[in-house]
Amino acid sequence: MIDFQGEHGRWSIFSLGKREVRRVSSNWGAFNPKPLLHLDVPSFPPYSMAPVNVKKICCIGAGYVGGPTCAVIALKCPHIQVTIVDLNQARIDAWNSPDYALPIYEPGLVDVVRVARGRNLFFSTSIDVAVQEADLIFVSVNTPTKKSGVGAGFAADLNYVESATRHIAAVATSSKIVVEKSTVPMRTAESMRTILEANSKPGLRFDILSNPEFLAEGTAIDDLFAPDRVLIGSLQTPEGKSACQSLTNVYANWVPVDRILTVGVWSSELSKLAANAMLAQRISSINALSAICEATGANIEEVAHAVGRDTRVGPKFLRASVGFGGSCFQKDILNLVYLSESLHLPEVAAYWRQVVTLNEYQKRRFSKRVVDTLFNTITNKNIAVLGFAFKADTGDTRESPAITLIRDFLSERAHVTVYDPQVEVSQIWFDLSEALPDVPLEQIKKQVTIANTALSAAQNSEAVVVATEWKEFRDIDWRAVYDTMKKPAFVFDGRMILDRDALREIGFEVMTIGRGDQL
Ligand SMILES: NC(=O)c1ccc[n+]([C@@H]2O[C@H](COP(=O)([O-])OP(=O)(O)OC[C@H]3O[C@@H](n4cnc5c(N)ncnc54)[C@H](O)[C@@H]3O)[C@@H](O)[C@H]2O)c1
Ligand SMILES: O=c1ccn([C@@H]2O[C@H](COP(=O)(O)OP(=O)(O)O[C@H]3O[C@H](CO)[C@@H](O)[C@H](O)[C@H]3O)[C@@H](O)[C@H]2O)c(=O)[nH]1
Repeated sequence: MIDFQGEHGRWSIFSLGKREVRRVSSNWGAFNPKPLLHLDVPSFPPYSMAPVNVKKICCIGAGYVGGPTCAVIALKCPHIQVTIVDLNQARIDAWNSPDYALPIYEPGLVDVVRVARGRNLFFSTSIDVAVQEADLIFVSVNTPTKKSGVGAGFAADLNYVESATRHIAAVATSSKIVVEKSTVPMRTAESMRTILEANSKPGLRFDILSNPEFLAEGTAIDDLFAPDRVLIGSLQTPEGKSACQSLTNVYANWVPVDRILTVGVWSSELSKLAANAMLAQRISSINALSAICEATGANIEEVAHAVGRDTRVGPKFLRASVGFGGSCFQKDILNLVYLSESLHLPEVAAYWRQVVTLNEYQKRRFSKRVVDTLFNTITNKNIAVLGFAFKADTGDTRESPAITLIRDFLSERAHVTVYDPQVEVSQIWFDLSEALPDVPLEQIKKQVTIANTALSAAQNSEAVVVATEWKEFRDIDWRAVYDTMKKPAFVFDGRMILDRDALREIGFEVMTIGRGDQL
């Protein structure tokens, strides 16, 4: 072992089969000791530097990412056998259903599965076999925010990643490239490698790559067909670079090589958190401005358009809304906050935390506007909520702003009728029970009705609230809606999708996010 004092602390070089540099004490405090870089020395067991010609892929996790991502790999790479495995039998059964009643709704996904399933795409709960046969394994399991213990409310729960990694170690009979597809905290690749090396059969080697996924739900298939970029992070060793080349070769079947970015593994892990944090930050920025617009008479759409025309800013992701939802933004920002705090960077942590705080404020501000407008009380009033998914073109409800709004309306003792074209009824009851843990489901069911159409949801209501930007809400027969409602009939457009002037002509009182009431 060699010791030396560097700019950020004392460093030691160990020999651990591979040569690694570890910081054993540092000016950064808690974030040690972790291997920081690997030096170019031969490792055990001996390894061919030629990239592996990937013939069989296993994907652990058949969810919103594993399913579409690996289905598209199978479609685009007919010479590769792809098996997507999951512990959840019902989910796998749905992927295999003869009538293609897939477990997730995603435009274009059925067409991909129709072509590839049974050809070179398989869904299975036989995890051991799929792992054993694969040259390359994607770990695409969930990484939710921890609910209890150290870091509760901020840190990612790595239990599922660790279980999947231990499973690979326990059953693998040949060397593997293991790819972190899940969004994970920095340095998870190192933990995975340690677990794999400590628990696998002798003589096997595991190269860990980071390959975060950037697809957005609702446009997943388009995003996968033509990604802005594919990011692959690897150790900068010959073995790491060779593994990186193997995965690059898979994507190169349909992604132009100049869109495949290869970087260090830690940069890759951080880039995923950074991308989501910066996207969410834009939404919180525009939502903060929407509050100013509502108070002053400026129009947030005009402001966003004017600002977005500056090519340095760009027009995308500047749509004011009732708040962002989805399983990723909040979780990944909180993860970044936790990382910053662990690194003793409180100002950095506070900066990113504010993006989430503003989002909470935006949802609260919207439900308060509903109550204030309906003459300061909604007790016993009927509110129709159109949309329950966190965005259009998905049935996913994770962190959906609609849940927060409905919870607020119920706490004001309103009656709520919900309609969403894709979300399962059972999911709505599940989410509301979770949002109101102290209220028995029977009680919730007395206050909430689930409707089959937007028109029937609106019937006899005082107000219609648009919570999700489903296109069909634009095309409703709003005159028919008006006729069924109590008067004055209010519409609260939380997604800026409705034609205010046309609705006002019908007789509605219309409130739009980012617009003053009278303007
Ligand atoms: N949803 C998105 O749009 C999106 C986009 C990019 C990245 N991500 C990231 O991808 C990861 C997966 O997200 P998701 O939305 O697909 O989650 P998901 O909950 O839809 O799917 C995860 C699946 O993994 C399975 N699983 C968990 N542990 C397992 C194990 N040990 N063995 C086999 N199966 C196991 C679960 O049963 C579940 O079906 C997360 O880290 C997420 O942050 C998600
Ligand atoms: O201008 C905008 C854009 C989006 N949203 C809302 O933001 C949330 C997230 O939308 P979006 O990013 O389109 O969907 P996700 O599926 O959550 O995708 C994000 O999270 C994924 C998971 O990490 C990443 O892979 C994607 O790149 C990233 O866009 C939704 O509630 C949207 O309604 C707005 O309010 N205004």
